[in-house]
Amino acid sequence: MSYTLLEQINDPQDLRALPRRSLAALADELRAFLIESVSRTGGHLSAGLGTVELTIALHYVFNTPGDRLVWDVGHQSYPHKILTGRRDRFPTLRRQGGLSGFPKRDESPYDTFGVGHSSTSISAALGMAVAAQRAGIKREVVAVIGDGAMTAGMAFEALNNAGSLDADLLVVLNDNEMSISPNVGAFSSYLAKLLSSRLYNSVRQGADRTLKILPPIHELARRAEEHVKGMVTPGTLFEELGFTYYGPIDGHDLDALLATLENLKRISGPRLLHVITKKGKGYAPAEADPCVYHGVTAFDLGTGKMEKKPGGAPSYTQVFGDWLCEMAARDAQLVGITPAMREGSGMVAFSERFPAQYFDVGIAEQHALTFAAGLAAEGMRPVVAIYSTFLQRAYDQLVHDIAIQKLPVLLAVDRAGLVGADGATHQGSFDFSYLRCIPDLVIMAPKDENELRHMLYTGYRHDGPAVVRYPRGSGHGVALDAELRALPLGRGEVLRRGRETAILAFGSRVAAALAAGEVLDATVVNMRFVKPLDEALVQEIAERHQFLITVEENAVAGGAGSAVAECLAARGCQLPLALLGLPDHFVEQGDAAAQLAALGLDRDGIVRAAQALKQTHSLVPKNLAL
Ligand SMILES: Cc1ncc(C[n+]2csc(CCOP(=O)(O)OP(=O)(O)O)c2C)c(N)n1
Ligand SMILES: CC(=O)[C@@H](O)[C@H](O)COP(=O)(O)O
Ligand SMILES: [Mg+2]
Repeated sequence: MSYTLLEQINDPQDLRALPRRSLAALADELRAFLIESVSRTGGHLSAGLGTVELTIALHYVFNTPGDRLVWDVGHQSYPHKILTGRRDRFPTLRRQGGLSGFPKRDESPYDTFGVGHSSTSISAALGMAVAAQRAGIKREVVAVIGDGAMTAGMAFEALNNAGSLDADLLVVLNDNEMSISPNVGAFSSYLAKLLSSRLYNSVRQGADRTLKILPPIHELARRAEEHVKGMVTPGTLFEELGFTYYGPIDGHDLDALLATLENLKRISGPRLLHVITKKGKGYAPAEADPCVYHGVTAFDLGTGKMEKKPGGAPSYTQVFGDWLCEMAARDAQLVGITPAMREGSGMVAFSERFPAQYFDVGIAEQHALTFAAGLAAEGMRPVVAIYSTFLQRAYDQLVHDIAIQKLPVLLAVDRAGLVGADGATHQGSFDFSYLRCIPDLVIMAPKDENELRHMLYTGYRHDGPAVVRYPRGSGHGVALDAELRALPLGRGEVLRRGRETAILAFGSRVAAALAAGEVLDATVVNMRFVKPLDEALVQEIAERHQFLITVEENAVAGGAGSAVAECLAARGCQLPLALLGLPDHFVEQGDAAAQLAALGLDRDGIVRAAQALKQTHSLVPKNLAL
């Protein structure tokens, strides 16, 4: 396909110079470019296909970047990136040093707010609107939020605040009835009711008439009158929150979008425009299965077939999903909870086989944990599957609702460590650090997928809160024991006895440590538990070796190695110590294996660190050694 129009757009100014009649053709080109480009690089596809017309209309009507456009999550922002001067960089999408998969403030002035996690857009946009008001600047601030992202408490907190502040804020609710999988919950049903209402039908049938002939002020007056008369219009929920509600309108109808946005631009105060879009729009395989095409690897344009991931070993995620089914079959008290990540967390089979024990609570990590706490308080055995990065959202719920009450909730923390293409917003870099300070929490990290099963079982049987954290991607292809067994709490295992140097390894770094141990003839320990830490083993190892190294796929700051250092200090053990882990800066997107190597966390990096430690301390007089 040729991109005659698209190639003229290097900035939204160029877009705004186009005649309206060209915009539909531009939308076709933009969509085709998006599909072609993502078919080569992989990335988030179906959400962006649904926002093509909306993106064009927003940049056409609003004077971006002076007017602020704030995307929620940001996985739907590829059309926005293409139209804002980054088309040529699409071959680098989500690669090391390339274009980010999410809006990023340092990438473009059009990316007004950095995202990756959901449901932040209304809060951020409200902040911007209030700041503009205070500074006496007249600007439009527009938040674009999906129906999935709207299920989060944070979105409602922002609506609640915005409605009372009377700020000039436009919220565009992009409703495609999908989160990653079909959207869930009562709010989603409410939106579906709006969609099937007479209002939508009449607006659809007479979009031009309604929106072009009626000046906005009349439309507003009509709504105010309805409101006063108590006529229950479906927009009332938003109106009760202080927003003027418009819609629903067809988010692929450029004429309707442009006319409506122009009208809304002339009105002040909090406004909400409800647009209906189709996730995957314009690419048949993605329309047929928007969930599969939510995030894709490279694929064949003609067939839609995705490239197979290399390696035959099952992923940790799959092993977790299978374990969950196995336990649920044994124990009717088990409930599995996901905050809107059924596919990513390996819970599809569980949801189908055990629907009565399965809960998708929406994008609501905080609620997921407190909901689990309530279930546990009544004797159920909840398992919450959650990504490390999204657990950050629910910290107080973990401390206040689960840990203090010692409730038996098992957290299966996936995507712990580096995740690759999603970059800094999604790295699971911090969970050891933020978890290990919580009293009584049991924290485990498996060396392989077989140990994952035993750890999950151990955590499930433990009469208190427990966490098992494991990485994104494939396991090692080891055989899985048929029998599940509970591991002794707080006990590590010595995998290899060597001389001089000992490596205490945690979770995903055990294999690299073992390989380094072979090169160095070092002792290697699979520590298994970050909490309770095997302090006796740490002391014994410290006493028998001259050099100690810890290695983990977590920030060094406050991580598992820090726990070892604290233990050594408390027990009066002094020996040269190197803590290997993630650095004190945000790790951007890239190939996770390459990044681990670059950060010195693969075999060679550990060998180098051991040699450097020895070198440094052989140069220091013994009484000054650390
Ligand atoms: C806090 C948080 N939890 C989970 C996710 C994972 N996630 C990314 S997109 C998405 C679905 C978003 O649905 P919606 O807002 O409706 O956008 P759509 O993809 O339908 O356009 C989810 C659950 C996330 N990014 N942030
Ligand atoms: C945008 C978002 O948050 C998710 O789509 C995320 O990218 C999924 O990551 P995984 O591919 O690791 O499941
Ligand atoms: Mg959606």
